[in-house]
Amino acid sequence: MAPVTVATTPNTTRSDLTEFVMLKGNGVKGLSEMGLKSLPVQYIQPLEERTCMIQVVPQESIPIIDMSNWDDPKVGDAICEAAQKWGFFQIINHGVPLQVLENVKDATYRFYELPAEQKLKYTKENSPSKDVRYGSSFSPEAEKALEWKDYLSLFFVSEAEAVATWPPACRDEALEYMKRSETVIKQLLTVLMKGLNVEEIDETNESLLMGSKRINLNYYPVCPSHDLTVAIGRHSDVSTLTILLQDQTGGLYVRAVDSQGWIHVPPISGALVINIGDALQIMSNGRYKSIEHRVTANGSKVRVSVPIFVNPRPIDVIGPLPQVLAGGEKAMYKNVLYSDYVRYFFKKAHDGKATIEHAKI
Ligand SMILES: COc1cc(/C=C/C(=O)SCCNC(=O)CCNC(=O)[C@H](O)C(C)(C)COP(=O)(O)OP(=O)(O)OC[C@H]2O[C@@H](n3cnc4c(N)ncnc43)[C@H](O)[C@@H]2OP(=O)(O)O)ccc1O
Ligand SMILES: O=C(O)CCC(=O)C(=O)O
Ligand SMILES: [Fe+2]
Repeated sequence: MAPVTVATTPNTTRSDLTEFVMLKGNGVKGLSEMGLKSLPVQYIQPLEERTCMIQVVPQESIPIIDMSNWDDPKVGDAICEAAQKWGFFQIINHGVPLQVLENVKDATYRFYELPAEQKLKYTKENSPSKDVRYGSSFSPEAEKALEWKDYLSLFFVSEAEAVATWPPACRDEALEYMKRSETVIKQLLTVLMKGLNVEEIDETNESLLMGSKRINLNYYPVCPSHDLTVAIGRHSDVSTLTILLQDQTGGLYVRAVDSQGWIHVPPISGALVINIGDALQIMSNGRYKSIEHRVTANGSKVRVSVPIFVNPRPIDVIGPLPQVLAGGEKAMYKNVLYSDYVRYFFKKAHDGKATIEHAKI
C-alpha cells in the first residue's frame, strides 16, 4: 500500500488535501481511516450550514405509504397529497425484493473497500467513460467548504455499456436494483400523472419522465468534529423522482413545510424514500414540490445510501406540461434543455433551491 502522505495539520493546504482525497483516490474514507482527531479546516462549513445548527422539528414526520394496493384511489390520493405537501415520503411493500436492497448495500461497501489505486480508475480524470465517476464532496472546484462524502455515480445508457464500464465490484447489484425498481417507478409516475390530468404514460411522456437514470452509491465515513461540517449540504434533486435506499444509521433531514426547521427521515427496514425532483416540480408547474434536504455527518458510524435518480433524457426540453396549463394556469417556469439544467446544477456548490429559481419565469 502507498504511504499516507497527507499531513492534516492546520497548515495542510487545499491542494495537499485534493491530492490525497481526489487525485490519489483515497476519498474522505481514506482521511477518516487515518484516525484524525480533528476535522481538516477545508471541511468546516459556515456556521449556519453546520450539522450542529440544524433545528429539528421533532413532532413531524413524512408520510409512510403502503404500495401493496397502489391502484386503489386512496393510495393514489395519498401519493399525490404527499408529493404536493411534503415532496418526500417513504414506501413499504413496494415489490423490490429485500435481498436486492441488501445486495446493493453490500456492493457499496465492496466498492469502497477496494484499494485506492483501483477506485482511482473511476475518477473524472481516469474513468473509461463520462458515465462512470468516483468522486468526493459534490463540486469541489466550486465549493468554499467541502462535504464529507464519497460517491460513485453511474449513468445508465445500456446494459452492454454498464457491463463494459461499471466497476465489477458493484455493477451487477446496481443493475439489478435499477431493474427491479422499474415497476414501482412506473406505478408512482402513473399515479402522479393522473393527479395532473395526464391519463396515461405513453412513449412521449415516458421518455420525458423517466428517459434516463443515474444511480449513486454514497459512502459517508465516520467524521471527527462532525458537528462542524455536513455530509451533503442543502439541495433539491434535479431528477423527476428519486428512489433512495438508506441504511439504518439515519441522518437524512427534509425541510419542514413553511418553516426553517428540518424533519428527520427515520430509517425503516425494507422501505424506500421517494422524493420529487426539480424536473417534476417544473413539469407540474409547481404543484409537486422538490423539497430541500441535507445529510448530517456522523461521529461514530459509517453510513451508505443508494439513490436512483429518474430523469428526463439530457436532450429533452422540460417545462410545465400542457395538461397542467390547459385550464388557463400561468406557466411559472421556462422551457429548459435538461442537460443545460443539470450542467448548471453540477457547476455550483449545493445551494438549496437556487437551480430551480434559475428556471422561474
Ligand atoms: C447530492 O450529491 C450528488 C448528487 C448527484 C446527482 C444528483 C441528481 O439529481 S442526478 C440527476 C442528474 N441527471 C442526469 O444525470 C441526467 C442528465 N444528464 C445529463 O444531462 C448529462 O449527462 C450531464 C450530467 C449534464 C453531463 O453532461 P456532459 O455533456 O457529459 O458534461 P460533463 O462535462 O461530463 O459534465 C458537466 C459538468 O457536470 C459535472 N458532472 C458531471 N457528472 C457529474 C456527477 N455524476 N457528479 C458530479 N458532477 C458531475 C462535471 O464535473 C462537469 O463540470 P466541469 O466543472 O468538470 O466542467 C451527483 C453527485 C452528488 O454528489
Ligand atoms: O444519503 C441520503 O440520504 C441522501 C442523498 C441525496 O440527497 C442525494 O444523493 O442527492
Ligand atoms: Fe438529494
